[in-house]
Amino acid sequence: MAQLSNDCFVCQQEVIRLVDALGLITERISSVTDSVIIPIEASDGRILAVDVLAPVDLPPFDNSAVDGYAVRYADLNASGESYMRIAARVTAGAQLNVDLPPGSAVRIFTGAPTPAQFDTVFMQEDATEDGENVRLPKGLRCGANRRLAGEDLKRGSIALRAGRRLSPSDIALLAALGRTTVVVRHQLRVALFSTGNEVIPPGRPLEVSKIYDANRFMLRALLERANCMVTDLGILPDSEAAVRRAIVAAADTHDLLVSSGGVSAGDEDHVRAAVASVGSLVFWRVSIKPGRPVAMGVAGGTPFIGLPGNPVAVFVTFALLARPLIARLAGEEYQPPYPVTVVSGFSYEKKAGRREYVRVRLFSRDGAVEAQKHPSDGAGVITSLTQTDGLLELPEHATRIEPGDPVGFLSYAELL
Ligand SMILES: Nc1nc2c(c(=O)[nH]1)N[C@H]1C(S)=C(S)[C@@H](COP(=O)(O)OP(=O)(O)OC[C@H]3O[C@@H](n4cnc5c(N)ncnc54)[C@H](O)[C@@H]3O)O[C@H]1N2
Ligand code: MOO
Repeated sequence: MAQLSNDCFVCQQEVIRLVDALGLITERISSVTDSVIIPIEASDGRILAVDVLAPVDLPPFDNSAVDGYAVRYADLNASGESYMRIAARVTAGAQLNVDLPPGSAVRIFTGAPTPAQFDTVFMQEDATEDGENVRLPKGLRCGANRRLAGEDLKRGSIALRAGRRLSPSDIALLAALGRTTVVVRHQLRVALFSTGNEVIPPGRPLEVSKIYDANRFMLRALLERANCMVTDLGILPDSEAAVRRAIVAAADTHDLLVSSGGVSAGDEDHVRAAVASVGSLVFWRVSIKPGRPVAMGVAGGTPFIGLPGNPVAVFVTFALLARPLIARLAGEEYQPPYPVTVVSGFSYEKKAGRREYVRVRLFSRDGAVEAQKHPSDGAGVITSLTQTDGLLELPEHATRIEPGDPVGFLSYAELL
């Protein structure tokens, strides 16, 4: 389905800030609206299409949080220990339908319903059984170890809001509410291709001046983690016509087109021209490092994002721009991860005006978490990703980082 029109938006000539690129994505992209009902077992990572209301209280009834003895608090001896007759026994899943005389205790187990007015439960470790009686110490507060009906969620309240990307704990909540199915947004269909005359698929003998295609495999995995259905269009040559043909063929049947390579300013970088010839560019070049030449546009009404060729730039631009774009298209309420403050273990200089993402490993030092920069800065060095834990985000205004300075860290796990 088309999300953008091929209007006359004029792509800026200047490099734009990340925040402005994200603003353009929000402004220009709307979500695909179709939804589908699926079993909760298949819902991990899917986007909830409608609010889920709790059809029952959670927990559904007052119950004991421990194995022990339930009592009416008012029956306890306020000045010392209590000695009470064990009048009944109730296990998890059972029901007690007897009248219990004042001053009695009920042997109870975790998850079993607490009888009406039995508002307090002693843990068995604190009690001493004595034949048919139990000795209970003084000092327990009223309501101890009892879980009230609806204390987790009240019947009729919103359990999960539309737009949420479902997680394993959300699935636990759906099941706890008795749901077997859930209404989610349809998965985005994403067409993916690499570009470059030097790029060949792994599995073939490596020829002179060729490299294996790393980006398509990384992007496929990243897209699938973001719950997209990927169509792999393979590797396209450095040819505007070839890229244009692929875009035109895929635009109608996909929600998003993603490529890597061929977006910088060289004579053999044809991707932008191909997009512009069948649609329009929304932005090109963002003041980030790595990833500056990233381009976004619309072709045949379908959004397009052209990531740079260097694999580290692919990773960073996917995390910073493609991921929020996918969220927007998929109707996800997306919150970019908050950087966690750690301590720099190195000195670093950068230009003012651009936002830099530095690959680091974390170490524990003197009770603090210290970030050490990977020795390689190169945006083509794939081991600088595999040997690090995440990215330091250095803001536009920063020009110098010294050892001991507080810095914002984004873990790879959070970014994906
Ligand atoms: N004169 C300029 N040159 C470059 C600029 C610039 O602004 N002016 N920007 C540099 C930056 S920053 C980057 S990033 C790269 C990105 O350029 P492209 O998007 O045009 O990418 P390519 O030139 O096609 O490739 C760059 C690099 O990455 C390798 N590559 C490409 N595809 C793959 C793949 N699928 N798997 C693994 N590696 C891949 C390719 O062989 C190149 O080495 O441009 C700078 N130049
Ligand atoms: O994206 Mo380039 O790789 O910034 O250096």
